[in-house]
Amino acid sequence: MSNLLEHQVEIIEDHSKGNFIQHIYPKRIPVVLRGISIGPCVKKWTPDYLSSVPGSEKDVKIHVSPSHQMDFINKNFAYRTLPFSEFVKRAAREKHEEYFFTEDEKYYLRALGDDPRKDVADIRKQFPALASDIFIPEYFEPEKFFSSVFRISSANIQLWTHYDVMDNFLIQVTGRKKVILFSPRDANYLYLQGDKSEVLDVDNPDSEKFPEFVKARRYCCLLEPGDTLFIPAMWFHNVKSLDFAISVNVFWKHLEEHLYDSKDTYGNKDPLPVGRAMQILDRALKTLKELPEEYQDFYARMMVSKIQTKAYKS
Ligand SMILES: O=C(O)CCC(=O)C(=O)O
Ligand SMILES: [Fe+2]
Repeated sequence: MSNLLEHQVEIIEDHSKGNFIQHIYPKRIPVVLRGISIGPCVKKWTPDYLSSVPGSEKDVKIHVSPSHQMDFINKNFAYRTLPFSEFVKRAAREKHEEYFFTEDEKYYLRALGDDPRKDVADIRKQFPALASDIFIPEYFEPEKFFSSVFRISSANIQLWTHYDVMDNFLIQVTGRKKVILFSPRDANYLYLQGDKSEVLDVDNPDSEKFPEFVKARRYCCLLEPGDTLFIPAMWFHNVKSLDFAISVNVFWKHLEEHLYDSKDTYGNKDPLPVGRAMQILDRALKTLKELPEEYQDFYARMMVSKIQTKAYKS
């Protein structure tokens, strides 16, 4: 059975900065901004063009997967390195003469910083010859900018459901993507392992293994070239490219600077107070273990109820 509740993500035709800031952003719900001028990239970024621009001989680290559904639990994909130009050519084709595993393997690039442990991805730094082709909506203060990430994928590859901790514009440049989102409030139904959901097949979930999943409300949209999807921080997203697809996503900081982990280069490390709160919770749980199980159970329920009353937003 698929999810009981399904919503279409609203498509906003009045994509002006004023409307976004005043009426859309404060709601913190995903929307598709349609009709923004995102620049010449929509027409210009063909596989031939991308694989011939200066700098395209540079190596990139990519995910390679024989399956159309990447599985982080059973690791059915591998990291490999190819020159950007060769990667683009392969990702644009469905069958390959040269391949790592199978002739119809799929490719996925999530661009990284020059030194991924220290630097964030920034299309202006890693792909300077391409950066001026894309106009990033200036709907947030420039000092709040965190990263801009090139994402290039083969047709028919699906990335697992996950959340990020920054606000995000996912700009669709070429090809189409189907995006399914879930609210942070439905996190309990998503069978999380850290920032990722164990439910890989969101269209056909295994109802014996994941009985609660149907309770999560599914928000859907189909991104077309030129669309920009606003993904608020902590909203889960599952992205499937229907065609060879090029996107750029821009993360920016919604919270005050000091709340973010300064070692986070991906935009997916929980804000610093979360780490501290989790440590305290672990200590509280360990302390409860001084009691017999029956008491642990009773007092744990009291603690859950206290968390619900004091910390849940109504
Ligand atoms: O478009 C994709 O492939 C994934 C996008 C994503 O995860 C993001 O923008 O945070
Ligand atoms: Fe993401």
